[in-house]
Amino acid sequence: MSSANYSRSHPYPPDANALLEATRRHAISHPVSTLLVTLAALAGSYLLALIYFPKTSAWSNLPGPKRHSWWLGNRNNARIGQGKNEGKPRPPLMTREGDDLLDVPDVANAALLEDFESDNVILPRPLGGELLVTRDPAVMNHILSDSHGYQRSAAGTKATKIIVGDGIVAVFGDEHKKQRKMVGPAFSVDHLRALVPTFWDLTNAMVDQMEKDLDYEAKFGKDAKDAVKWFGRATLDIIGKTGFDYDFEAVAQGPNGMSVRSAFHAAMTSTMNIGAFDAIVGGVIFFVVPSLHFLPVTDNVRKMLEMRSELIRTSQKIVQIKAKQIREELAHAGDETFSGRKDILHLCMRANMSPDIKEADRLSDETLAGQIVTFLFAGHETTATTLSWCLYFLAMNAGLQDELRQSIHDALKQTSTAVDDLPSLGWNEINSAPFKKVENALVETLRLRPPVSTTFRTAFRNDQIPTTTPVRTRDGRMQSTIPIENGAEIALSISGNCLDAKYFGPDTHIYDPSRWDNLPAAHAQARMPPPWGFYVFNGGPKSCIGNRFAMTEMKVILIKVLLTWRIEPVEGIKLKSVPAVVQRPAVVGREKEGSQLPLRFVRI
Ligand code: HEM
Repeated sequence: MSSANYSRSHPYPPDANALLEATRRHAISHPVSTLLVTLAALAGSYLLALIYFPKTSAWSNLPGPKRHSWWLGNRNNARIGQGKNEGKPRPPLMTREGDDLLDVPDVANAALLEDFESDNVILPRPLGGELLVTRDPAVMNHILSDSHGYQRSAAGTKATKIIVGDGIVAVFGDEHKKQRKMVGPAFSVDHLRALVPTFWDLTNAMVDQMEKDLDYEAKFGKDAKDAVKWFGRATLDIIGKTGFDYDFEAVAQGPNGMSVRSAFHAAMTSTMNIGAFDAIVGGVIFFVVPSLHFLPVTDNVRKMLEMRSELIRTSQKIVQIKAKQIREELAHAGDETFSGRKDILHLCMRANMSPDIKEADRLSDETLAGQIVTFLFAGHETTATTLSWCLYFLAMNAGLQDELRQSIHDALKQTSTAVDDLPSLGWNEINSAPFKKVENALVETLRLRPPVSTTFRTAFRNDQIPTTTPVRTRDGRMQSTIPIENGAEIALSISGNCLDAKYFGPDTHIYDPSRWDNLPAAHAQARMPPPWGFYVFNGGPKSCIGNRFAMTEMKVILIKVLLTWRIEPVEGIKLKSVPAVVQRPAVVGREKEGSQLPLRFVRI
């Protein structure tokens, strides 16, 4: 076609009416492609508007790093300074044990807060989002005390249900209040007191079995044992027995316990080694189209699915056994339906069946079964990893270990207890002043290795949150509240708070249990969650219901272990802390083997 012909049939500038007419004809003859093109054009325009004309944020004047891109936000890297240290490599934050604390999960946030010399910082997030990162006790208390106004995001709730079950930990607001009312009485001191003999029995069983375990010696030399493996087995047996009157027999390597432990171990190893492709496949299977379970999945995602099925299978088995027990007791025991059983599930069921409970407040069988998965997860992995880290710190600090062991001998004298009669130590003695050093060793471990190092919340209302001290804005003014818009995302940095020298004294990166006897005055003034005064168990109505259970159980195990063995490090290996639901120890270079913490247990 000649250029003259072309310009006759396609006049320039184009005739607007002719163009409209041509578009209309095309739309009628190709409705689907027209619809798709229109939607793409609208989405593109919306995206461009978001990128080039962003909504002014209520947080724009608060301190925080620059946005590098609308797509990616800011890469918060603990090793590169921001704020006052912008662009400079941060020097390693070496602990006395020779680890760089900057490798520990959530310490990037602690470093960010330090760099901006502020307890509240706004972090640009991908796709134009923003995150308030806080370690400020006033802000954290405000958020944690309001379980209606601040909840987990929809995606966070889904992830929680998948991993730790559809129990109390997954719900907020009125539903949470209802469930906490049922579960709460089982965690009263009176009931917990009755569980201590079981803690001792199962700890003694663990020590007997551990003594015979020589598996690790080939790999790590004489007396080497894996703390994670043995504490994981013992705490699973303890939560099984005290939680549901169920014998996992994980310490004795019975089939029930071993299948749960190996499902946990495989799934957590996968979580520790998760790659981008696993994340996409897992995201689709778990969050987008769960019914696609039959499709081929990656190895890591398959192990997560297997763990979930194993936990559901186990909780259903436990509920069936419990329901049978209760039916038999009702048939044979008249009014006394519980035959003196004191496990947590029994007490929840009893509270649930009480005539004082309104029908609308009663929990369904499904909700009760959901609590089992929650207790299995929350109640054993947290304590097992804390005990493992605690022994690691004590192995690396032989002087502190000797002092602690001596303090236990002194406490036994003060409570008139013989070394070979430890089980006579009950709740009152274990939680009394003579054993304060044991408690200090554990809370100091939790401060440096909190199993949950960040808690995320989303605002479900507009708010103004008062800060502990005024925040210096970008334009140099002082502001004493933080504005919150409905939908705002907030990260409560537990590690950031635990590493704050204002509240925990100097050298917060150093393991020093004695700091707990000598905290700065600001610690008490900040009113952090009682009784220990840190956020490791969170705070407010959704704080960890098992905190006193956990501390007493861990004290029992630590006392017994320290009186049985001297703990020494395995030379030539390096440990790191990896996030996989909770912070887990792993051996550098052996991450594919999963969480483990080899130590030498030398018989005293
Ligand atoms: C070192 C030990 C432990 C630590 C550090 C710990 C920490 C926590 C944290 C941070 C939460 C709040 C989670 C959130 O809302 O995002 C929580 C909740 C919870 N924990 Fe623990 N936990 C420990 C041991 C235990 C034990 C031994 C049990 C049970 C026997 C337990 C049962 C629970 C339950 C049921 C909740 C949900 C409470 C609610 O939502 O009302 N935890 N825990």
